[in-house]
Amino acid sequence: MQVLKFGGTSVGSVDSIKQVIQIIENHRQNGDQITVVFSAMGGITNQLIEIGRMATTGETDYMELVRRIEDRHFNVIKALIPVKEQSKVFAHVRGIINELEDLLRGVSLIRELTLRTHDLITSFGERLSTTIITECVKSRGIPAQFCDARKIIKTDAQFGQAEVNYTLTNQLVQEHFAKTSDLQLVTGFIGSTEKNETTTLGRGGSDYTASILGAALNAEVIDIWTDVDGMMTADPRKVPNAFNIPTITYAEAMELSHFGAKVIYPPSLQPAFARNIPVRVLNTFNPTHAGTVVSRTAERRQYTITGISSIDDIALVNVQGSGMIGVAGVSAKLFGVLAAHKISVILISQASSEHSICFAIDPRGAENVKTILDAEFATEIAHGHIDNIAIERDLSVIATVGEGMKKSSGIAGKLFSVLGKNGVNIVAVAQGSSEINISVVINKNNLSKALNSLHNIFFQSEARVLNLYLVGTGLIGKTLLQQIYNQSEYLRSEKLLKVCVVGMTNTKKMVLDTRGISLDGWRERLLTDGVTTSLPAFVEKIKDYNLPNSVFIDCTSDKDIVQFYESLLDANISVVTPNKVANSGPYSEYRRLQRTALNRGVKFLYETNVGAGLPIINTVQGLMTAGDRFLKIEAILSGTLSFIFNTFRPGISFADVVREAKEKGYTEPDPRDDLSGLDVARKILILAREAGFPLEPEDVTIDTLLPESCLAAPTIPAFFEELERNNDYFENLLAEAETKGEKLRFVASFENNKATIGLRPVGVEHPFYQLTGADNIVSFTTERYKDRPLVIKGPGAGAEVTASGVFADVVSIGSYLA
Ligand SMILES: NC(=O)c1ccc[n+]([C@@H]2O[C@H](COP(=O)([O-])OP(=O)(O)OC[C@H]3O[C@@H](n4cnc5c(N)ncnc54)[C@H](O)[C@@H]3O)[C@@H](O)[C@H]2O)c1
Ligand SMILES: N[C@@H](CCO)C(=O)O
Ligand code: NA
Repeated sequence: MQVLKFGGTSVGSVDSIKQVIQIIENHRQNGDQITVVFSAMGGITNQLIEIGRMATTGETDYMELVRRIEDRHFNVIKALIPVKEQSKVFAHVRGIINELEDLLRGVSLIRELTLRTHDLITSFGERLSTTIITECVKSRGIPAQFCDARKIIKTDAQFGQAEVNYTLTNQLVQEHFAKTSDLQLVTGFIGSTEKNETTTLGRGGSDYTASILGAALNAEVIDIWTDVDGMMTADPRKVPNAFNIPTITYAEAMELSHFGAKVIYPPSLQPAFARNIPVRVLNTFNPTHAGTVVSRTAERRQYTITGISSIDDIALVNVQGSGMIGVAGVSAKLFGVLAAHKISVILISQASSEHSICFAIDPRGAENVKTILDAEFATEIAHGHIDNIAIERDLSVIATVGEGMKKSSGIAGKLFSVLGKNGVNIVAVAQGSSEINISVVINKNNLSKALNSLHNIFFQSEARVLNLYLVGTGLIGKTLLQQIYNQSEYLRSEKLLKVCVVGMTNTKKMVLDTRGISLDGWRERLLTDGVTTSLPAFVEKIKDYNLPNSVFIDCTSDKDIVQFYESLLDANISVVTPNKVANSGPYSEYRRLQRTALNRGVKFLYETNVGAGLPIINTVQGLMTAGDRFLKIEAILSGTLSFIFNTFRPGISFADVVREAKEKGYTEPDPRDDLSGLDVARKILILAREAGFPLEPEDVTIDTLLPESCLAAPTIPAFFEELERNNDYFENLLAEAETKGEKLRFVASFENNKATIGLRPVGVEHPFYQLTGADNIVSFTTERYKDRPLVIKGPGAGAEVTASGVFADVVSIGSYLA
């Protein structure tokens, strides 16, 4: 025997009932012996409750609602039963509705609705749906019988939530099924007392009916047909990456549904669990999907965690005081009081200091709980044994559930670490000693971020999502987007990293989309969907979204943007940038950003501040971490100036060479920054700071290579004109060096707390002499690299190498967060 149960959505419309009948027919074709339980058509039970309420208050238009209920059922008859058989069925259903109307008339006369009458009113939903479906099935030539569960399920007289008398029920069920071989179509949710008064079985009522029948008939399986593909690893409305759980244990299903996974209500499946009957959760609208099998043991799984669920809104009650330490009975009294007032406790946590106990409850009852406890513990509070009873609101609880967590270490570590890295503060924690559930209480505004980052980390075969916000779609920004686009498949398959650009802005337009902006059409997207850029609004949105694993990328040379870095880091958003402004201002600001990132456990990365993609900053940081000490730094740090002095020859215009450098993407957005030495000054300053020296910008001495008139040029075109005008000056510099067999190099050095930069002629024996193209070179002399310095050399400017350095920083954050 197999017991099938169809819920409210499965029998909610003509089309879905067709599906249901198809499923029943398939079973019959397979020769399966089945029994089918039905819920009321979706929404009907709530309407019946409303009708009952209206009748008691004397509102007469409840009849209007009754008509609507009748219409809905009549429409099914019209659509699914052959015309010549319809009148008989209409009459039958009309009879049931008449009975309901009589009952409501009585209620409206005496203006009183007892729980008993309430149960009787709500029983009509299942009675109507099952009656009609039985007729539909019969009209297809299947020998079937309507079975009113009130004849076989016997309960006590606790109306609204009746207790089943199993001995009597099992006997009646078995007798009933022994008498007939017709297919039985059974009303869910309802039963009756020994005096034949109608009762209902409470929450999950129809599942309960199926489970009672399954247990009594020793069914091989119970199928709960609903409108989703079984249970999922998380609520898909909150976690888009959630996926189906093929098998789950009773205990896991119980824990998950306690914390809000509402697909099934496991307590109602208890009779099936007790007899070890597997329960399948299947989708009426996708019947070939295997759904979820709930049973005593689940198959071995790939993941240690089975699912994550949450209760979105809870309040935490904290009872605290020195008088609680070592005093037996405080918690007994506390929970005794709560039980006496029927207050359901969602979670309890007590630290072993015994100084405080906290527990989570439904926030709607929080004030009431405080009043009750203040009264009950008035003496303890008056004597100072208990300080106070405090309520904390706007909290959520997340439960991470899985049998695989038992005796397996590292799960809690992973859980806390991922929440920590995403800046999710944990207010309270509870783990049952069954070890299949770790629950954490967090602030409600972090719920989505916490759920998604936990899901991401525990369901490992799925790629970790990195959410990027890009400011600046100029040369470096656009090259970066192209590189991300080209590399995304590799990152996903080889690094389990899904890089998702969720926001971008240039000076004119900005776009934000938490689902991600497609990178093969980002320009069009900015044009069509973009709104006028406002950096403060962009940053606010980023904080608002509060997405896990967020990275802000500044690909501008803007001075104003850096003011946002600190608040972003503070909001647990990592920052990556090739922009040197933040790190080359006052030392105190540089330090503050470093500290904020450190305190928040997020990253502030800027490898491309010096030498573009060359691993210079990382090398300095590595040496510092390992305890080396810097004695001297000598370097060529400008790709632009390298290129210029490697290209400039007598006979060609100096200004043209600068233009070429700009076209090749080596220069700063404003090339005056390169030629004035500002760019190099910033770089040596940053290097010295990284090497542990608290230098200020004014500590860098710049011997400028430009004549005064060039330096004073008010605009970029004017600057180029001045360069043209001063061509002789540059030719002379070159000629002077060449007569001595030297080359011109713009060198930065740092030694004895002093940084200087300037144009230096270097001879053939000097290591910088051989430099070509736009190469950079840095030479570090340290305690450990004293006899021969550590040297890094290579292209130090250009779009591809710079974007690639930014990209590497971004990806390293992905690995860190994973
Ligand atoms: N070119 C290189 O080789 C190289 C190497 C290392 C570092 N960098 C650094 O990379 C950064 C970007 O350089 P680039 O060559 O791409 O410059 P770019 O001028 O081509 O691009 C910068 C873009 O940022 C935009 N922008 C400026 N302020 C903005 C704001 N407030 N909001 C939104 N958008 C804004 C500009 O409109 C421009 O499109 C600079 O800080 C530069 O110093 C460049
Ligand atoms: N304009 C810079 C780019 C690298 O920071 C240079 O020429 O070196
Ligand atoms: Na670098």
